[in-house]
Amino acid sequence: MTFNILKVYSDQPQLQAQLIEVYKDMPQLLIESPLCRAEIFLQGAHVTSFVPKLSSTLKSDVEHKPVNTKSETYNLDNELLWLSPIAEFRPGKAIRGGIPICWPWFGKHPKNSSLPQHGFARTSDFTVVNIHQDDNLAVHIQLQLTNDPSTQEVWPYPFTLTVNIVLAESLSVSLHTVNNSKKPMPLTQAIHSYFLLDNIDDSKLQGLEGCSFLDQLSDTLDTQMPPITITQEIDRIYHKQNASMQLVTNTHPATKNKILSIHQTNDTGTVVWNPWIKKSKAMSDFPDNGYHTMICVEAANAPEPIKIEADQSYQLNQTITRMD
Ligand SMILES: O=P(O)(O)OC[C@H]1O[C@@H](O)[C@H](O)[C@@H](O)[C@@H]1O
Repeated sequence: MTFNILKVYSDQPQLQAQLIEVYKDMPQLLIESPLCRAEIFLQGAHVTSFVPKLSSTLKSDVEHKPVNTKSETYNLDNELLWLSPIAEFRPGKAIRGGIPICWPWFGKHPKNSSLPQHGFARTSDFTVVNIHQDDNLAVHIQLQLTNDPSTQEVWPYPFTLTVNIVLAESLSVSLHTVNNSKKPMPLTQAIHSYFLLDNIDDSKLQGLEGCSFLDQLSDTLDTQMPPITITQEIDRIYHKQNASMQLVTNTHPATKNKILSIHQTNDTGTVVWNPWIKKSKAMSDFPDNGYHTMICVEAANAPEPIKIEADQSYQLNQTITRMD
């Protein structure tokens, strides 16, 4: 095993079923607290399920079920994240759905296209350095990745990447990077969240109106006028800092809206991605009709790199909250 738990929570009885399970050879943290239930793979510090305990009794007819569905005490219809029903859980393969982490580069490597898309963090094993519950019952999890000879070959910087995950009524994911080298470190990165929708035709993303964006499909710049609705493939990077958005699904007047607030800090861009029909079919771990119930809204520092000076750090955050 490539992970250790340095501090566990056995003295915290409010946490009901926290342990490390191994799912298809991949260590996974299952956390159940009075506020929520979550599943996190140590590979990639990858959250694959987040179910807040809501007072709302709203039902949806989504198909997605978390990987580990032992819990009877949570309404799994309240899942916030999309996970591909045909995702592959194989060491070294990025899991399709949930919240992959793109680090230390977003998209293609700037100089060497043979290196893995979206960097190596999402397929690397993280170490659990701390799990604790605070007085408000939020569970704080710190997972860490540091440089080793294999990272040094493709990324010539000593670093400490800590993924801070806070599980409460909201889900918060932060990427905290320390540049332990003696030279400035350029970095592009993203918290690549896949959100579960009832129906893409009935959904909109608000909060990026008036922003310019890079259309990655045509490599052109444009400006967003109305809220974003999706009727075809979309792959854009919106230029906005500290974006605050609302993802509204079930917009039909006869139904009750489901509203997610997405709040980001230290982002310089927000990526919005939906592969639509042709690209869904081309991906082996993505169902043909998967595009219909998902959208990625990603807190990013991309396409322009940020620069972290020697011995300095940087933290990118995305927090998601069900509002209705
Ligand atoms: O298939 P991957 O490597 O997980 O990437 C999925 C998508 O991730 C998005 O962030 C990119 O903007 C898209 O261009 C890309 O297709």
